[in-house]
Amino acid sequence: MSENKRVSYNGLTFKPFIEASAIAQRVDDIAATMSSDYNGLRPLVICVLNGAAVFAVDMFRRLSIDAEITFIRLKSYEGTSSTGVVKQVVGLSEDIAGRDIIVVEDIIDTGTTISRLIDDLKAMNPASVKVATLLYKPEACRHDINPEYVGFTIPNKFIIGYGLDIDGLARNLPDIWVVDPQSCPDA
Ligand SMILES: O=P(O)(O)OC[C@H]1O[C@H](OP(=O)(O)OP(=O)(O)O)[C@H](O)[C@@H]1O
Ligand code: HPA
Repeated sequence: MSENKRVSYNGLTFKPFIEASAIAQRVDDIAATMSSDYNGLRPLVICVLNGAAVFAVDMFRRLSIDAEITFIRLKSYEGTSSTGVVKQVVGLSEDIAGRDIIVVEDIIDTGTTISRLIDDLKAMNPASVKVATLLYKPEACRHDINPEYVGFTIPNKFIIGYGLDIDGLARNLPDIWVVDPQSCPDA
């Protein structure tokens, strides 16, 4: 991917950040580690829609152990910022008591979504809850969250692609792009 390439959405311009090949390598690494950690446990992977769909399914397909997957839908972002309120749009239908749970997120940013979800899941008495996130912004995170599986630790900049959106767009981009500060100094 040429460093000079740019894409634009909703008046913001984005520059290349993480190439699809580097993402694929990290997804492979995480799936291999997870397969070894959960061998024989038949974990339940919970994918947090919409953003995590691409990462969760890519990773799930690479697991070499028996595992199940299910989906819930949470929403807290509008445009490029968190509303601070996590809305549950679609809930969990499975009984997770006694199960080993792996929550899969595309990104932990302020940490509000994952921290609320972990609390809700723990109240349902699972055997264990761990978190896998493709992207983690420690500088932005306002909660005490220590994800067990992290694809990339990144600075506090708004990004899109590989499942991450700006107002519903750009999720289908194979690479990850970061907002170009020249187009939006605050993002
Ligand atoms: O750490 P936080 O600040 O809570 O941000 C992370 C959350 O934000 C995004 O979801 P969003 O609410 O944008 O919904 P989406 O997954 O449908 O894009 C992302 O998929 C995470 O769930
Ligand atoms: O940087 C981001 N990009 C897209 N969606 C997000 N949701 C939280 N942080 C982000």
